Amino acid sequence: MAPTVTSMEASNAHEVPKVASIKTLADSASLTFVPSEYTYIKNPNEQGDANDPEHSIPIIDFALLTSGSLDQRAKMIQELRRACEEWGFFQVTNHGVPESLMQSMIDACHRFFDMPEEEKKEFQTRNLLDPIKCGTSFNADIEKVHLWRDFLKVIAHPEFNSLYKPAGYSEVSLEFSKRTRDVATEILKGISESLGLEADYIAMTMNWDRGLQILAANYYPACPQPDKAIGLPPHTDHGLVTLLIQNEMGGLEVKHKDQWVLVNAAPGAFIVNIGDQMQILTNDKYKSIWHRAVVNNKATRISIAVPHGPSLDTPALPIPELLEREGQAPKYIGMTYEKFMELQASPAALTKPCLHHLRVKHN
Ligand SMILES: O=C(O)CCC(=O)C(=O)O
Ligand SMILES: [Fe+2]
Repeated sequence: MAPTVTSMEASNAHEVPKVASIKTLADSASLTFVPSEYTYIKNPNEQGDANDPEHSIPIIDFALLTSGSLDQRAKMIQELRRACEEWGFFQVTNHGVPESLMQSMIDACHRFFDMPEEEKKEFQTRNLLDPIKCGTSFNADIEKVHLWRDFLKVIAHPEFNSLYKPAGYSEVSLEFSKRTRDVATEILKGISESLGLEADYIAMTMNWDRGLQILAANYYPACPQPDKAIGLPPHTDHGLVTLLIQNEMGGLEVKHKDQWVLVNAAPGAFIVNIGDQMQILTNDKYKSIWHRAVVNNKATRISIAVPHGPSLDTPALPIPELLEREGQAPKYIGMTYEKFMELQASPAALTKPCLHHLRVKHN
């Protein structure tokens, strides 16, 4: 499919958020402290040790999963099950996506964030599912504390969208989104099998062929007081699986056994996590794990999270075969993925995690 390169110059119907980008704020030479609107104090009593092997996310060897012997695949499926049950996070190595492509994607996003604010304005919008959307923080209109990040979100599937600037973004994002989606498709098959289902079960029930894929780039500039700000506060991802890459600066932390553990991924690996739709499908067997992004005072960190979900009109429901096998009642009611995403972006999500709104209430 030929890329649709969109300019939103023509539509000025959307209002532009009032909060300045974090890049503008961080670039102001005089900034030596975190302004009060950005002050976020983390709980200091929950730090895990990323160098402790107990606290290192599992590794899934993609080559063994997809082209190894039957024995090797069976072993990797077991590893995948353990990773999904115990961590909800894992890293995928040997996936065949060239490291140079990942680096080019990060560079292209960096060039986007480096463009003058005037040039980025045309991509600012408040509408959740606009195909291209850039901005700052999370929901600057309703949140109490602003985040130390800017973002660029581009929907790459079921329709590929792209930007006509910066130069090269469109081509590299087309290749990156395709290759990443291929890896996600294989991971989904592996997860299906790890649940004792046919490999294509989840893809079929979730209408994966029309499924949503978003290229969500995060820009976290160096922060003068990293302990007083947050890049992204604790949250879970809305989709089925998210694949993430980052530049050389770490900062992703996952909640594991009540501790925040810094993710140390192998260079070139994808960091993968389970999202809310998967937690619903598996009736809580595979949980979408809380994670956050912390900031540093040394250099800009860029991450590209690529959530993959069902098609927007598909409601996820606990899988009947699993319920029967485990003798369980469904814990969730159905809601289309689109409605779920709207809920996640609404004030309701500030008071209660999104999944709680879908929990079946037992009297
Ligand atoms: O920057 C990171 O490492 C985390 C990004 C993330 O969790 C997200 O975009 O949902
Ligand atoms: Fe996330």
